[in-house]
Amino acid sequence: MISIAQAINAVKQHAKPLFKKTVKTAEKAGGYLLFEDVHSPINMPPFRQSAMDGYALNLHDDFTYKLIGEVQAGDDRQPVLKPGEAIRIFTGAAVPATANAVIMQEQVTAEKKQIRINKEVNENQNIRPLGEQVKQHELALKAGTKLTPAAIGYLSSLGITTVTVYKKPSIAIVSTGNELIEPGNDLSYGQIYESNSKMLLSALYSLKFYDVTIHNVTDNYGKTLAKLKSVISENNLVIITGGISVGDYDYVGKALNELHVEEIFYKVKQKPGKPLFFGKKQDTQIFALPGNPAAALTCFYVYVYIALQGLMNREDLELPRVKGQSISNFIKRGDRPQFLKAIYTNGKVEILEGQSSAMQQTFALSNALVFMDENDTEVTINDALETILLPV
Ligand SMILES: Nc1nc2c(c(=O)[nH]1)N[C@H]1C(S)=C(S)[C@@H](COP(=O)(O)OP(=O)(O)OC[C@H]3O[C@@H](n4cnc5c(N)ncnc54)[C@H](O)[C@@H]3O)O[C@H]1N2
Ligand code: MOO
Repeated sequence: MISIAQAINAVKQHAKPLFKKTVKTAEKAGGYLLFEDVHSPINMPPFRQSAMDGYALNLHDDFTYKLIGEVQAGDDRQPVLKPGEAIRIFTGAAVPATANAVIMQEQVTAEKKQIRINKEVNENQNIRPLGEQVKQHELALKAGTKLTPAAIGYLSSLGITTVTVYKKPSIAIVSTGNELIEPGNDLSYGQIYESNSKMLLSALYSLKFYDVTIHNVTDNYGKTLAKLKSVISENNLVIITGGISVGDYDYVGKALNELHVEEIFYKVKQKPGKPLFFGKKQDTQIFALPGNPAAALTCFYVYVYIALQGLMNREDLELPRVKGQSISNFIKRGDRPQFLKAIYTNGKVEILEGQSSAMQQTFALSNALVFMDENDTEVTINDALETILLPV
Protein backbone atom coordinates (compact mmCIF):
# COMPACT_ATOMS: atom_id res chain seq x y z
CA MET A 1 0.00 0.00 0.00
CA ILE A 2 1.48 3.36 -1.01
CA SER A 3 1.02 6.80 0.53
CA ILE A 4 -1.20 9.54 -0.86
CA ALA A 5 1.85 11.61 -1.83
CA GLN A 6 3.36 8.66 -3.72
CA ALA A 7 0.07 8.01 -5.48
CA ILE A 8 -0.36 11.67 -6.46
CA ASN A 9 3.21 11.74 -7.78
CA ALA A 10 2.67 8.58 -9.79
CA VAL A 11 -0.44 10.05 -11.44
CA LYS A 12 1.46 13.29 -12.13
CA GLN A 13 4.32 11.38 -13.71
CA HIS A 14 1.95 9.77 -16.18
CA ALA A 15 -0.05 12.96 -16.75
CA LYS A 16 0.79 13.48 -20.41
CA PRO A 17 -0.95 15.83 -22.78
CA LEU A 18 -2.95 14.35 -25.56
CA PHE A 19 -0.99 15.76 -28.49
CA LYS A 20 -3.92 15.68 -30.82
CA LYS A 21 -5.59 18.62 -32.39
CA THR A 22 -9.09 19.32 -33.52
CA VAL A 23 -10.80 22.24 -35.16
CA LYS A 24 -13.69 23.87 -33.30
CA THR A 25 -15.98 26.71 -34.19
CA ALA A 26 -15.36 29.74 -31.98
CA GLU A 27 -18.71 29.27 -30.23
CA LYS A 28 -17.81 25.74 -29.21
CA ALA A 29 -14.16 26.30 -28.34
CA GLY A 30 -14.69 27.58 -24.79
CA GLY A 31 -12.53 25.77 -22.23
CA TYR A 32 -10.13 24.37 -24.85
CA LEU A 33 -6.45 25.31 -25.12
CA LEU A 34 -5.10 26.69 -28.37
CA PHE A 35 -2.98 24.09 -30.16
CA GLU A 36 -1.13 26.67 -32.24
CA ASP A 37 -0.46 30.42 -32.28
CA VAL A 38 -3.24 32.55 -33.72
CA HIS A 39 -2.24 35.58 -35.79
CA SER A 40 -4.65 38.35 -36.40
CA PRO A 41 -6.06 38.56 -39.93
CA ILE A 42 -6.89 42.26 -39.39
CA ASN A 43 -5.91 45.35 -37.47
CA MET A 44 -8.07 45.69 -34.37
CA PRO A 45 -9.63 48.18 -34.34
CA PRO A 46 -9.65 48.07 -38.13
CA PHE A 47 -9.87 51.90 -38.33
CA ARG A 48 -9.36 54.86 -36.01
CA GLN A 49 -12.43 54.56 -33.86
CA SER A 50 -14.34 57.11 -31.83
CA ALA A 51 -14.61 56.17 -28.15
CA MET A 52 -17.40 58.71 -27.46
CA ASP A 53 -20.56 60.24 -28.80
CA GLY A 54 -19.55 63.81 -29.61
CA TYR A 55 -17.57 65.70 -32.22
CA ALA A 56 -14.42 64.91 -34.19
CA LEU A 57 -12.22 67.98 -34.61
CA ASN A 58 -9.38 69.18 -36.73
CA LEU A 59 -7.76 71.16 -33.92
CA HIS A 60 -6.94 74.84 -34.17
CA ASP A 61 -6.26 77.66 -31.70
CA ASP A 62 -9.83 78.63 -31.00
CA PHE A 63 -12.81 77.24 -29.10
CA THR A 64 -15.24 77.55 -31.98
CA TYR A 65 -15.47 74.94 -34.76
CA LYS A 66 -17.49 74.93 -37.94
CA LEU A 67 -19.78 71.90 -38.21
CA ILE A 68 -19.47 70.31 -41.66
CA GLY A 69 -21.04 66.85 -41.41
CA GLU A 70 -21.64 63.63 -39.55
CA VAL A 71 -20.26 60.07 -39.36
CA GLN A 72 -22.38 57.38 -37.79
CA ALA A 73 -21.07 53.97 -36.60
CA GLY A 74 -20.85 51.77 -39.70
CA ASP A 75 -20.58 54.69 -42.17
CA ASP A 76 -17.76 54.52 -44.68
CA ARG A 77 -17.85 58.25 -45.35
CA GLN A 78 -14.63 60.14 -44.72
CA PRO A 79 -15.40 63.88 -44.68
CA VAL A 80 -12.30 66.03 -45.09
CA LEU A 81 -11.87 68.49 -42.20
CA LYS A 82 -9.78 71.64 -42.44
CA PRO A 83 -8.30 73.09 -39.24
CA GLY A 84 -11.18 74.62 -37.25
CA GLU A 85 -13.78 72.21 -38.66
CA ALA A 86 -15.75 69.53 -36.80
CA ILE A 87 -18.15 66.72 -37.60
CA ARG A 88 -20.77 65.06 -35.45
CA ILE A 89 -19.52 61.55 -34.54
CA PHE A 90 -20.73 58.58 -32.50
CA THR A 91 -19.12 55.84 -30.40
CA GLY A 92 -17.63 53.17 -32.65
CA ALA A 93 -17.68 55.33 -35.79
CA ALA A 94 -14.61 55.76 -38.02
CA VAL A 95 -12.76 58.98 -37.26
CA PRO A 96 -11.78 60.72 -40.54
CA ALA A 97 -8.05 60.83 -41.24
CA THR A 98 -8.22 64.64 -41.10
CA ALA A 99 -9.62 64.71 -37.53
CA ASN A 100 -7.15 64.57 -34.65
CA ALA A 101 -9.39 64.55 -31.57
CA VAL A 102 -12.87 63.66 -30.42
CA ILE A 103 -14.64 65.67 -27.75
CA MET A 104 -17.61 64.22 -25.88
CA GLN A 105 -20.87 66.06 -26.46
CA GLU A 106 -21.27 66.95 -22.75
CA GLN A 107 -18.24 69.24 -23.12
CA VAL A 108 -19.64 71.17 -26.08
CA THR A 109 -22.22 73.89 -26.67
CA ALA A 110 -23.74 73.04 -30.02
CA GLU A 111 -25.45 75.43 -32.37
CA LYS A 112 -26.81 74.70 -35.82
CA LYS A 113 -23.69 75.31 -37.88
CA GLN A 114 -20.98 75.50 -35.26
CA ILE A 115 -19.93 74.19 -31.88
CA ARG A 116 -18.12 75.79 -29.01
CA ILE A 117 -15.91 73.58 -26.92
CA ASN A 118 -15.90 74.15 -23.19
CA LYS A 119 -12.82 72.18 -22.30
CA GLU A 120 -9.18 71.84 -23.25
CA VAL A 121 -8.75 69.15 -25.93
CA ASN A 122 -5.66 67.00 -26.29
CA GLU A 123 -4.51 65.61 -29.57
CA ASN A 124 -5.83 62.06 -30.20
CA GLN A 125 -8.15 62.14 -27.22
CA ASN A 126 -11.06 59.68 -27.40
CA ILE A 127 -9.66 58.08 -30.54
CA ARG A 128 -8.85 54.37 -30.40
CA PRO A 129 -5.81 54.03 -32.68
CA LEU A 130 -5.82 51.65 -35.63
CA GLY A 131 -4.51 48.24 -34.46
CA GLU A 132 -4.42 49.34 -30.81
CA GLN A 133 -5.31 45.82 -29.61
CA VAL A 134 -3.44 43.89 -32.27
CA LYS A 135 -2.02 44.64 -35.69
CA GLN A 136 -2.64 42.59 -38.81
CA HIS A 137 -0.42 39.43 -38.93
CA GLU A 138 0.74 39.97 -35.35
CA LEU A 139 0.37 37.28 -32.69
CA ALA A 140 -3.17 37.54 -31.29
CA LEU A 141 -3.02 34.64 -28.80
CA LYS A 142 -0.25 32.14 -28.33
CA ALA A 143 -0.48 28.34 -28.37
CA GLY A 144 -1.53 26.96 -25.00
CA THR A 145 -3.83 29.87 -24.15
CA LYS A 146 -7.03 28.77 -22.47
CA LEU A 147 -10.06 29.90 -24.39
CA THR A 148 -12.09 31.77 -21.80
CA PRO A 149 -15.30 33.60 -22.80
CA ALA A 150 -13.19 36.77 -23.11
CA ALA A 151 -10.73 34.98 -25.44
CA ILE A 152 -13.60 33.71 -27.61
CA GLY A 153 -14.93 37.27 -27.78
CA TYR A 154 -11.50 38.62 -28.73
CA LEU A 155 -10.94 36.03 -31.48
CA SER A 156 -14.43 36.63 -32.84
CA SER A 157 -13.71 40.38 -32.92
CA LEU A 158 -10.84 39.56 -35.27
CA GLY A 159 -13.24 37.76 -37.57
CA ILE A 160 -11.91 34.32 -36.63
CA THR A 161 -14.58 31.62 -36.91
CA THR A 162 -12.64 28.41 -36.25
CA VAL A 163 -9.67 27.58 -34.03
CA THR A 164 -7.32 24.63 -33.76
CA VAL A 165 -7.31 23.40 -30.20
CA TYR A 166 -6.01 20.47 -28.18
CA LYS A 167 -8.44 17.61 -28.57
CA LYS A 168 -10.09 16.66 -25.33
CA PRO A 169 -9.75 13.05 -24.26
CA SER A 170 -12.41 10.47 -24.95
CA ILE A 171 -13.44 9.01 -21.64
CA ALA A 172 -15.34 5.86 -20.68
CA ILE A 173 -17.05 5.40 -17.34
CA VAL A 174 -17.69 1.76 -16.45
CA SER A 175 -19.85 0.91 -13.46
CA THR A 176 -19.84 -2.65 -12.20
CA GLY A 177 -22.22 -4.55 -9.95
CA ASN A 178 -25.20 -6.94 -10.07
CA GLU A 179 -27.05 -4.84 -7.52
CA LEU A 180 -27.23 -1.73 -9.71
CA ILE A 181 -30.49 -0.64 -11.30
CA GLU A 182 -30.98 2.28 -13.63
CA PRO A 183 -32.93 5.07 -11.88
CA GLY A 184 -36.49 5.20 -13.18
CA ASN A 185 -37.06 1.47 -12.63
CA ASP A 186 -38.44 -0.28 -9.55
CA LEU A 187 -35.98 -1.66 -7.04
CA SER A 188 -36.19 -5.29 -5.95
CA TYR A 189 -34.91 -6.31 -2.54
CA GLY A 190 -31.09 -6.15 -2.47
CA GLN A 191 -30.85 -3.72 -5.36
CA ILE A 192 -29.79 -0.07 -5.35
CA TYR A 193 -29.92 2.64 -7.96
CA GLU A 194 -26.82 3.08 -10.05
CA SER A 195 -25.50 6.55 -9.26
CA ASN A 196 -21.74 6.57 -9.69
CA SER A 197 -21.82 6.94 -13.46
CA LYS A 198 -24.19 9.91 -13.24
CA MET A 199 -22.07 11.49 -10.54
CA LEU A 200 -18.83 11.09 -12.50
CA LEU A 201 -20.42 12.17 -15.77
CA SER A 202 -21.67 15.30 -14.07
CA ALA A 203 -18.20 15.95 -12.59
CA LEU A 204 -16.66 15.55 -16.06
CA TYR A 205 -19.23 17.80 -17.70
CA SER A 206 -18.66 20.49 -15.09
CA LEU A 207 -14.94 20.32 -15.96
CA LYS A 208 -15.97 20.66 -19.62
CA PHE A 209 -15.17 17.11 -20.74
CA TYR A 210 -18.00 16.10 -23.03
CA ASP A 211 -16.64 13.13 -24.97
CA VAL A 212 -17.83 10.62 -22.38
CA THR A 213 -19.60 7.28 -22.73
CA ILE A 214 -21.18 5.26 -19.95
CA HIS A 215 -21.05 1.48 -19.69
CA ASN A 216 -22.56 -0.87 -17.12
CA VAL A 217 -21.47 -4.44 -16.51
CA THR A 218 -22.71 -7.09 -14.13
CA ASP A 219 -20.40 -9.04 -11.84
CA ASN A 220 -19.51 -11.54 -14.52
CA TYR A 221 -15.87 -12.15 -15.37
CA GLY A 222 -16.32 -12.73 -19.10
CA LYS A 223 -18.50 -9.68 -19.55
CA THR A 224 -16.17 -7.51 -17.45
CA LEU A 225 -13.19 -8.67 -19.51
CA ALA A 226 -14.91 -8.00 -22.84
CA LYS A 227 -16.19 -4.59 -21.78
CA LEU A 228 -12.86 -3.43 -20.36
CA LYS A 229 -11.01 -4.67 -23.45
CA SER A 230 -13.19 -2.60 -25.76
CA VAL A 231 -13.29 0.60 -23.68
CA ILE A 232 -9.53 0.55 -23.11
CA SER A 233 -8.85 0.23 -26.83
CA GLU A 234 -11.30 3.01 -27.73
CA ASN A 235 -10.60 5.70 -25.12
CA ASN A 236 -7.85 7.87 -23.70
CA LEU A 237 -9.11 7.53 -20.14
CA VAL A 238 -11.18 4.79 -18.51
CA ILE A 239 -12.80 5.29 -15.13
CA ILE A 240 -14.18 2.11 -13.59
CA THR A 241 -16.15 2.04 -10.36
CA GLY A 242 -16.65 -0.95 -8.07
CA GLY A 243 -15.42 -4.51 -8.19
CA ILE A 244 -11.84 -3.58 -7.29
CA SER A 245 -11.76 -4.85 -3.72
CA VAL A 246 -11.20 -8.40 -2.48
CA GLY A 247 -14.69 -9.93 -2.75
CA ASP A 248 -15.27 -13.14 -4.69
CA TYR A 249 -17.18 -11.20 -7.35
CA ASP A 250 -14.73 -8.29 -7.63
CA TYR A 251 -13.49 -9.05 -11.14
CA VAL A 252 -12.00 -5.74 -12.22
CA GLY A 253 -8.45 -6.35 -10.97
CA LYS A 254 -8.32 -9.81 -12.49
CA ALA A 255 -9.63 -8.56 -15.83
CA LEU A 256 -7.17 -5.65 -15.96
CA ASN A 257 -4.38 -8.10 -15.26
CA GLU A 258 -5.47 -10.42 -18.03
CA LEU A 259 -5.65 -7.46 -20.42
CA HIS A 260 -1.99 -6.66 -19.58
CA VAL A 261 -2.82 -3.29 -18.12
CA GLU A 262 0.37 -2.10 -16.45
CA GLU A 263 -0.34 -1.59 -12.74
CA ILE A 264 1.14 1.69 -11.57
CA PHE A 265 -0.37 1.31 -8.12
CA TYR A 266 -3.11 -0.55 -6.32
CA LYS A 267 -4.21 0.44 -2.81
CA VAL A 268 -3.46 3.77 -1.21
CA LYS A 269 -3.22 4.40 2.51
CA GLN A 270 -6.19 6.74 2.72
CA LYS A 271 -9.78 6.96 3.78
CA PRO A 272 -11.92 6.81 1.78
CA GLY A 273 -10.60 5.12 -1.33
CA LYS A 274 -8.18 2.50 -0.08
CA PRO A 275 -8.62 0.02 -2.96
CA LEU A 276 -7.81 2.56 -5.67
CA PHE A 277 -6.12 1.22 -8.81
CA PHE A 278 -4.23 3.22 -11.41
CA GLY A 279 -2.73 1.69 -14.52
CA LYS A 280 -1.90 2.17 -18.17
CA LYS A 281 -2.18 0.31 -21.41
CA GLN A 282 -0.32 2.00 -24.24
CA ASP A 283 -1.51 5.61 -23.96
CA THR A 284 -4.77 4.85 -22.19
CA GLN A 285 -4.87 5.65 -18.50
CA ILE A 286 -7.12 3.49 -16.36
CA PHE A 287 -8.49 4.26 -12.92
CA ALA A 288 -10.50 1.70 -10.99
CA LEU A 289 -12.23 3.63 -8.24
CA PRO A 290 -13.82 1.97 -5.24
CA GLY A 291 -17.55 1.42 -5.69
CA ASN A 292 -18.54 3.29 -2.56
CA PRO A 293 -19.81 6.54 -4.06
CA ALA A 294 -18.12 9.00 -1.71
CA ALA A 295 -14.85 7.09 -2.08
CA ALA A 296 -15.21 7.15 -5.87
CA LEU A 297 -15.84 10.89 -6.00
CA THR A 298 -13.04 11.70 -3.55
CA CYS A 299 -10.61 9.68 -5.68
CA PHE A 300 -11.92 11.45 -8.77
CA TYR A 301 -11.09 14.87 -7.34
CA VAL A 302 -7.75 13.90 -5.80
CA TYR A 303 -6.35 11.66 -8.57
CA VAL A 304 -8.42 11.49 -11.78
CA TYR A 305 -8.52 15.31 -11.83
CA ILE A 306 -4.71 15.35 -12.20
CA ALA A 307 -4.84 12.97 -15.15
CA LEU A 308 -7.52 15.14 -16.79
CA GLN A 309 -5.53 18.33 -16.32
CA GLY A 310 -2.45 16.60 -17.68
CA LEU A 311 -4.32 15.38 -20.76
CA MET A 312 -5.32 19.01 -21.40
CA ASN A 313 -1.72 20.20 -20.99
CA ARG A 314 -2.73 22.47 -18.13
CA GLU A 315 -0.26 23.73 -15.58
CA ASP A 316 -2.30 23.44 -12.38
CA LEU A 317 -2.58 19.71 -12.03
CA GLU A 318 -4.22 19.61 -8.61
CA LEU A 319 -7.25 21.30 -7.16
CA PRO A 320 -6.46 24.39 -5.08
CA ARG A 321 -5.77 23.86 -1.40
CA VAL A 322 -6.29 26.63 1.14
CA LYS A 323 -6.15 26.92 4.91
CA GLY A 324 -9.61 26.98 6.44
CA GLN A 325 -10.35 27.88 10.04
CA SER A 326 -12.29 25.02 11.59
CA ILE A 327 -15.73 25.66 13.06
CA SER A 328 -16.06 21.96 14.02
CA ASN A 329 -14.56 19.47 16.41
CA PHE A 330 -13.70 16.10 14.88
CA ILE A 331 -11.98 12.93 16.01
CA LYS A 332 -10.30 10.76 13.40
CA ARG A 333 -10.27 7.04 13.97
CA GLY A 334 -7.66 4.70 12.54
CA ASP A 335 -4.26 5.48 11.12
CA ARG A 336 -5.23 6.22 7.52
CA PRO A 337 -4.95 9.85 6.35
CA GLN A 338 -8.47 11.02 5.67
CA PHE A 339 -10.35 13.27 3.27
CA LEU A 340 -13.39 14.73 5.05
CA LYS A 341 -16.49 16.09 3.40
CA ALA A 342 -16.80 19.74 4.39
CA ILE A 343 -18.32 23.11 3.67
CA TYR A 344 -15.90 26.01 3.12
CA THR A 345 -17.22 29.57 3.32
CA ASN A 346 -15.20 32.78 3.59
CA GLY A 347 -12.15 31.21 5.20
CA LYS A 348 -14.13 29.03 7.62
CA VAL A 349 -14.59 25.32 7.21
CA GLU A 350 -17.15 22.96 8.70
CA ILE A 351 -16.48 19.22 8.82
CA LEU A 352 -19.80 17.47 8.30
CA GLU A 353 -21.34 14.60 10.24
CA GLY A 354 -21.51 11.30 8.36
CA GLN A 355 -18.11 10.65 6.82
CA SER A 356 -18.48 7.03 5.66
CA SER A 357 -17.53 6.19 2.09
CA ALA A 358 -21.15 5.44 1.31
CA MET A 359 -22.49 8.82 2.50
CA GLN A 360 -23.64 10.58 -0.64
CA GLN A 361 -26.04 12.65 1.44
CA THR A 362 -23.09 14.34 3.19
CA PHE A 363 -21.15 14.78 -0.04
CA ALA A 364 -24.20 16.41 -1.63
CA LEU A 365 -23.86 19.27 0.88
CA SER A 366 -20.09 19.67 0.52
CA ASN A 367 -18.00 22.04 -1.52
CA ALA A 368 -14.63 21.05 -0.06
CA LEU A 369 -12.58 18.20 1.36
CA VAL A 370 -10.56 18.68 4.52
CA PHE A 371 -7.35 16.68 4.60
CA MET A 372 -6.19 15.12 7.88
CA ASP A 373 -2.81 13.47 7.75
CA GLU A 374 -1.87 10.15 9.30
CA ASN A 375 -0.69 11.62 12.58
CA ASP A 376 -3.52 14.12 13.02
CA THR A 377 -6.03 12.55 15.35
CA GLU A 378 -8.24 15.43 16.31
CA VAL A 379 -9.56 18.70 15.01
CA THR A 380 -10.71 21.41 17.40
CA ILE A 381 -12.48 24.66 16.68
CA ASN A 382 -10.17 27.35 15.21
CA ASP A 383 -7.57 24.86 13.97
CA ALA A 384 -6.16 25.76 10.56
CA LEU A 385 -7.18 22.93 8.23
CA GLU A 386 -5.85 21.97 4.85
CA THR A 387 -8.90 22.33 2.64
CA ILE A 388 -9.26 21.22 -0.96
CA LEU A 389 -11.73 23.40 -2.85
CA LEU A 390 -13.93 21.34 -5.15
CA PRO A 391 -14.98 22.64 -8.56
CA VAL A 392 -18.68 22.54 -7.74
N1 LIG B 1 -12.67 -7.73 3.28
C1 LIG B 1 -12.58 -6.47 2.83
N2 LIG B 1 -13.66 -5.90 2.33
C2 LIG B 1 -13.58 -4.63 1.89
C3 LIG B 1 -12.35 -3.94 1.95
C4 LIG B 1 -11.22 -4.59 2.44
O1 LIG B 1 -10.10 -4.03 2.51
N3 LIG B 1 -11.37 -5.87 2.85
N4 LIG B 1 -12.32 -2.62 1.54
C5 LIG B 1 -13.55 -1.89 1.66
C6 LIG B 1 -13.42 -0.59 1.07
S1 LIG B 1 -12.44 0.51 1.90
C7 LIG B 1 -14.11 -0.24 -0.03
S2 LIG B 1 -14.05 1.40 -0.59
C8 LIG B 1 -14.93 -1.16 -0.79
C9 LIG B 1 -14.62 -1.07 -2.27
O2 LIG B 1 -15.15 -2.15 -2.92
P1 LIG B 1 -15.30 -2.27 -4.48
O3 LIG B 1 -14.51 -1.21 -5.17
O4 LIG B 1 -15.04 -3.63 -4.87
O5 LIG B 1 -16.79 -1.84 -4.74
P2 LIG B 1 -18.11 -2.72 -4.66
O6 LIG B 1 -17.93 -3.77 -3.65
O7 LIG B 1 -18.46 -3.08 -6.02
O8 LIG B 1 -19.09 -1.62 -4.13
C10 LIG B 1 -18.92 -0.99 -2.88
C11 LIG B 1 -20.23 -0.29 -2.52
O9 LIG B 1 -20.54 0.69 -3.45
C12 LIG B 1 -21.81 0.47 -4.07
N5 LIG B 1 -21.70 0.79 -5.49
C13 LIG B 1 -20.86 0.22 -6.36
N6 LIG B 1 -21.01 0.75 -7.59
C14 LIG B 1 -21.99 1.65 -7.49
C15 LIG B 1 -22.62 2.51 -8.42
N7 LIG B 1 -22.24 2.53 -9.71
N8 LIG B 1 -23.60 3.33 -7.97
C16 LIG B 1 -23.96 3.33 -6.68
N9 LIG B 1 -23.38 2.56 -5.74
C17 LIG B 1 -22.44 1.71 -6.13
C18 LIG B 1 -22.03 -1.00 -3.88
O10 LIG B 1 -23.35 -1.38 -3.96
C19 LIG B 1 -21.44 -1.23 -2.51
O11 LIG B 1 -22.32 -0.85 -1.50
O12 LIG B 1 -14.71 -2.48 -0.35
C20 LIG B 1 -14.74 -2.63 1.07
N10 LIG B 1 -14.69 -4.01 1.37
O1 MOO C 1 -11.98 3.19 0.57
MO1 MOO C 1 -13.17 2.66 1.44
O2 MOO C 1 -13.93 3.97 0.72
O3 MOO C 1 -12.19 3.44 2.71
O4 MOO C 1 -14.57 2.71 2.34
